[in-house]
Amino acid sequence: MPDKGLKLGCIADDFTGATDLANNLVRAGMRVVQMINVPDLSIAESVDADAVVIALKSRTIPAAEAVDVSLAALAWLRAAGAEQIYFKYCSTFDSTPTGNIGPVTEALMKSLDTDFTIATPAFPDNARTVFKGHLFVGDVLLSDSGMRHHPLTPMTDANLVRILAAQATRPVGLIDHRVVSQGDSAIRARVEQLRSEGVGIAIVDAVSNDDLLRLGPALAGMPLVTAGSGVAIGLPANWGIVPSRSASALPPTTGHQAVISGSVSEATNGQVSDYLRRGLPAYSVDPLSIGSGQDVVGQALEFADQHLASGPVLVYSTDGPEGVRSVQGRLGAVEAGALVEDALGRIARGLVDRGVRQLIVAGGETSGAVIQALGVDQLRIGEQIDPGVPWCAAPLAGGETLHVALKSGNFGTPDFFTKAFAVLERSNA
Ligand SMILES: Nc1ncnc2c1ncn2[C@@H]1O[C@H](COP(=O)(O)OP(=O)(O)OP(=O)(O)O)[C@@H](O)[C@H]1O
Ligand SMILES: O=C(O)[C@@H](O)C(=O)CO
Repeated sequence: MPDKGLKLGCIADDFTGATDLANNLVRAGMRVVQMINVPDLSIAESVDADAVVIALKSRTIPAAEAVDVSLAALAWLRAAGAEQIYFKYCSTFDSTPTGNIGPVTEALMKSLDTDFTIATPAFPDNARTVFKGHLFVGDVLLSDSGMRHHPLTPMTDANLVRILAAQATRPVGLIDHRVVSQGDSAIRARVEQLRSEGVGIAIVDAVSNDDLLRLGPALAGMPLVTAGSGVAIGLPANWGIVPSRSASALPPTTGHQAVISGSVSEATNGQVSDYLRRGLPAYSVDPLSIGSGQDVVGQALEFADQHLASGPVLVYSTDGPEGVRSVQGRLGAVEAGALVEDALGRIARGLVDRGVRQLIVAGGETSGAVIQALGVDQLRIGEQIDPGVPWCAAPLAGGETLHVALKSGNFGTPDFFTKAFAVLERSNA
């Protein structure tokens, strides 16, 4: 029987990524608490969970700021007694040549006084696989995927060793599939070899969940693990924890349904199109109208007022690469992102004030903005809708519950927005 103390302390660089990681840990049987931003130190000792995931919004901020906030999260997790630290980034390794994955990893290593860690965004359940150090998204290299058009972190190279080496000061090596396929002791031996050669961070190949389950035991006792959410499936067993369905039960649902989409990813574009094809009510947020000072928030809420009583309402700024490029050319990429995030955050607040209690948010940065605008500080993880996206429960003032699903841009099937509400309804039954 595993003891009650905190085992895994996780730092996630965005909010959808945090729920993705928490989802995999819950499905592997861990009792997980997800915190939004670094909580007050005074509650660190009273936390009762196997894992805590601290959700940051540090993926695209300047590297020095990402390091500071990640170190603050680390300090909290150590005060809470975490035995192992997990730094979670995107399964598409979203970052720029100046960071933030490398600088944050090295700052955590220094603070934990460790000279070695691994790095792998592999998440086979969502078709992210790593082979010979190269990241594939579905059947294509990362650099040929929609990620090459990402508005903030365009990924134009698929060689993870090269990408990480550009961001880190320590040498970066590779634990390739031949080693991983031999299991625990071969992986440990390769770690020792790389270490003796002065390598500080090793990219790890993984093309299947079996690879990740073989990797898990080799990571027992490693002070710091850095990865997408996939590696999480192999860690709980290191503490004798086994899968259990009761870990994901949520309170019954109430209230109206809405979807807010600020994601501009390929998958989200498909999901918005699917929703529109069904003829369901949708309000399109135009970034240029926000930029010119129009009351877009008020107009979106007026539209919602007319439709909420009869079913879900979608509010979206989602657009294809050309539309996004054109907006960015007029407003600036960072400025456009900030304007849209602020508007969608205020719309979310207005929707909840109007009785929305089941809310889907699409996009990592967008989810960060919405969750912060709603003042949510903790999430409980419920049933999985699609790999990487669970329903969550957030306590609202007055004892009510908001059911919220934070969908990463590239996750989910085309019918995600309608399917998600059906999953929630089923879980009520
Ligand atoms: N029409 C638009 N034009 C320009 N920028 C937009 C538009 N719509 C949304 N944005 C901005 O683009 C960014 C999208 O990032 P977000 O992380 O929310 O989604 P994503 O990148 O598609 O998904 P993820 O990061 O989860 O993979 C946000 O800053 C958002 O405000
Ligand atoms: O790993 C992923 O792809 C997601 O959890 C994510 O981080 C999206 O922002």
